[in-house]
Amino acid sequence: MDKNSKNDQVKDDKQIGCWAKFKSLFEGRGFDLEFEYNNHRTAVAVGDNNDGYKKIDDRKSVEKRTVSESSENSLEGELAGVINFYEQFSSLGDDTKDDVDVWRRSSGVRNRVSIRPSALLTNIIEENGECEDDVELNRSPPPANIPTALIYSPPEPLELLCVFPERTSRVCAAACSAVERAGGEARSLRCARETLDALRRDNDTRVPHVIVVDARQPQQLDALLLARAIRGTKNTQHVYLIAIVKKSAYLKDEFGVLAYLEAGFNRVMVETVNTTAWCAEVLQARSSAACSRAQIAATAALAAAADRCRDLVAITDDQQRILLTNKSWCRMLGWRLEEGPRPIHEAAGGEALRLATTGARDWEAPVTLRRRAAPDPIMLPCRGATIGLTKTTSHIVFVCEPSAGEGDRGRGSLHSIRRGSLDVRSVASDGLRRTSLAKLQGLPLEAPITKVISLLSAATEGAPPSTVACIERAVDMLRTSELYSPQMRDETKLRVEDPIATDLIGALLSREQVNQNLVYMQGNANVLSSRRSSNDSTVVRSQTNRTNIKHKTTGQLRELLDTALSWDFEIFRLEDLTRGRPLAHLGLALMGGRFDVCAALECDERTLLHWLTVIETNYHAVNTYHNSTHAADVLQAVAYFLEKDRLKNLLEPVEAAAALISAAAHDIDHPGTSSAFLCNARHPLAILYNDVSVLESHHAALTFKLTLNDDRVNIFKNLDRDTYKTVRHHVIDMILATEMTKHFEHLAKFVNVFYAKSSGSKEDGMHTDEPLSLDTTALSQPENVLLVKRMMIKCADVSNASRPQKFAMEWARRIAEEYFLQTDEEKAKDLPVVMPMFDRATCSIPRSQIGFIDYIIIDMMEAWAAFIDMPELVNHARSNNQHWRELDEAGVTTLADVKRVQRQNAIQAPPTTTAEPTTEE
Ligand SMILES: Nc1ncnc2c1ncn2[C@@H]1O[C@@H]2COP(=O)(O)O[C@H]2[C@H]1O
Repeated sequence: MDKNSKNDQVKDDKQIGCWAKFKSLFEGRGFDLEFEYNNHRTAVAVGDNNDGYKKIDDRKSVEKRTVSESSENSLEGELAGVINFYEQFSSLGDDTKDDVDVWRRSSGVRNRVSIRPSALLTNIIEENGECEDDVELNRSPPPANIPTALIYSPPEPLELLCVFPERTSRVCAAACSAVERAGGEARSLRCARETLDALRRDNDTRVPHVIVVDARQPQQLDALLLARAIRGTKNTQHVYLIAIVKKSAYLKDEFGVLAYLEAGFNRVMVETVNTTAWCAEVLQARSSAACSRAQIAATAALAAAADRCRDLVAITDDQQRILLTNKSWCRMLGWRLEEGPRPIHEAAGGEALRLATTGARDWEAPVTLRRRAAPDPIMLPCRGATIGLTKTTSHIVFVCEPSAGEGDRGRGSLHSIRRGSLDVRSVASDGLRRTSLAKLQGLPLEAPITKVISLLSAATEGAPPSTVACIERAVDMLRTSELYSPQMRDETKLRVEDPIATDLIGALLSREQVNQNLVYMQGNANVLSSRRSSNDSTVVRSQTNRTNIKHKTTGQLRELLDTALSWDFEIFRLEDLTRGRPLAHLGLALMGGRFDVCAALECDERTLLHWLTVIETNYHAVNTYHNSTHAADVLQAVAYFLEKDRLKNLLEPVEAAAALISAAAHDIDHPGTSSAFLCNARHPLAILYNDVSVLESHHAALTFKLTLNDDRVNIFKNLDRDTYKTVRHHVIDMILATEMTKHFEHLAKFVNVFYAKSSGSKEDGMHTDEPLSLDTTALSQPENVLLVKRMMIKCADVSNASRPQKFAMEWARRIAEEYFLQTDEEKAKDLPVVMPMFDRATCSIPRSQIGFIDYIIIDMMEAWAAFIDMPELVNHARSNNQHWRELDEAGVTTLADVKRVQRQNAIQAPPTTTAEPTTEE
């Protein structure tokens, strides 16, 4: 073959392929086509009428062109007409850049579809992989409308139903005999009622391929009404409906067919008694019916697949109105399946929508979805595609992936929302990226929360809507990563009613405090507290100042220490008697004596004494509250709790030792200001710990640093590696648990584990007037014992509010003084004020205590008191609360007021004698 003829052959092949493609675009769709080729002022429409295919064009300026003489009065003929037209038009050359406008007209609605002849060829070449550089190729071909493998229509005998009021109609007889000749079966009925009854009865078994309705005698049979009724019957979408009209009526009105088409007929046919014509007609009709039946069945299969997948699926039309949503979508967003078309913007937003509406073919980007039952939208990863038979979009598909844990596939948190959009095709070309994503998905990672969410989601299947709504709310809550972060109840109410309580609770619980404050802070570096220094130099100080105490007690001190395990232990008397060294004395009495920590740690008493001394020395005596008396108080509370049966039987000696060590050291080197203050002041500790758990991290780290630094104080030196690791783990965990920003996290975990089965609890599981029913079976699991230990040190840390009144009052005075000093310092150094209400001139101490007890103490003490059987914890808290209320009403406000009340109360207090600790080297 020479070069030219080879080129011609290629061109012919391309054109044949082009026509095939063109044909396939419209094949079997059953609508009228109209073409307009603007450049050449050629306009041609193809429509079926009684005379076969012809051009319908009344525009004077347009060159007329006959489409097809050979076309038959059928869909095939229509396509033949189309192809014929295209043949003529393609002679213009396939490199023309002019678009051909194809007007798709269906049921009277005209939709414009632009086709460029060269693009048709290009598409075919693109599919064959021959052309890679064309700009057109950047837009992937639209995904196939329905995969051909799904469109399976088994050959089946033709079924015809004739509806003719006239029993002896010759037209009906001709149709029936044509069907029999074609090997099919025909039935005839006389009226609309019989027809509809038959269709309803035969619904799933014998729905005919073709129904022919006699429309010639409207007085006897209203064909239009019947067509509408048939289309309203289940499973009749694919039935090919033919209306038989009189030739005279047909020729009278060229647009008369429209009424029939709109009523649901597929075809209007002039009456004929010619059996051959009927035979051709019914065969074509059967082919069309079988084809649309297969397509509808395939669509139903795809919709069923969408309904059963866990992803949220929505399909819109080209106007972005949602046409179809699957069950997951409805369930999660609170939609009803039967809801009519709604704009997608009502439900979705974000990058995915932007891409969808700017013509992307295939994308992967986050979508925000609005839920009807919840105010906050959710953000999910979304994969989408636009579907269209040509470059024009017909549908947009959104597939949104529920967050981690929703599906069975164990996607886990790794499959989180990707920020920004991701071009799927660029990923496909990026083998590495793809592989690593696949690897991540394959990892056997599944958190318990993932399983919980899966179980809950499964429980919504078939559940009543109210239950589904509850479960979905619960799942939404579980999905948040800050599962236990504090949410202040009635916060607005509190804010309005009591700004002091709001200030205090906010400062204690909020992790945002620092960030908020940082906003206000401008260039205030080097504003460290001169009042109380706090940095690593304390290590040096502790070593140089180390003083070993010879435990020489007076009779009074000995007597006092004998009461060390009572809840009204006179801690301030101990402070006086030991001249500010209560921790070493009490520590030695409790840790060295009653709890025999030395035996548990295999160390001698001297090492323990040295350790206590070093620890105590590293508390700041200058602090009014966070000094070694507070440490001794917390140690005493922990010792008291450890004596309770529940804990005595639960903890190993080494665990009890770890608890006492944690209590003694839990606030070591506390600077007397809060972590928020340190962050705002850019303190080296805040820098070191990245503003996260600054003080608690420092307390734990310094405890080990001081302990391990010197063999003479190293109470762990004889422990084997594993025991040391265990003790270290427990001590660190307990000290970190005293961080108040995690207060509700620890409390909620404890309550959920040990009171999970209590009835009548409110939504948050804690604040309830119903008595809590304790369930301690969970204690068999070590991780739950950890919760107990955390709760123990937490309760001990703030136990001052649950002590008898005189102690509670003194502690309240001390902490208020410390808060005021912090505020003074913040103001002096132009730092953000963490608790502005804690101003010594204006703050009401009683009201701060009422807030503290109401919002921090009561819930926690109730949970803990029931657990260790110590009702006095709650009783004291309530009675202190009441006392503060009375003082508030009596006008007690400032520190001076509180001191005055204390003096009045202390008139009968017995005098104290001082202990004489001696030093030895
Ligand atoms: N009686 C009280 N009134 C107000 N705040 C308190 C009281 N007792 C303890 N706190 C606060 O609770 C916190 C518990 O952890 P800290 O010891 O670090 O610091 C403590 C104080 O900030």
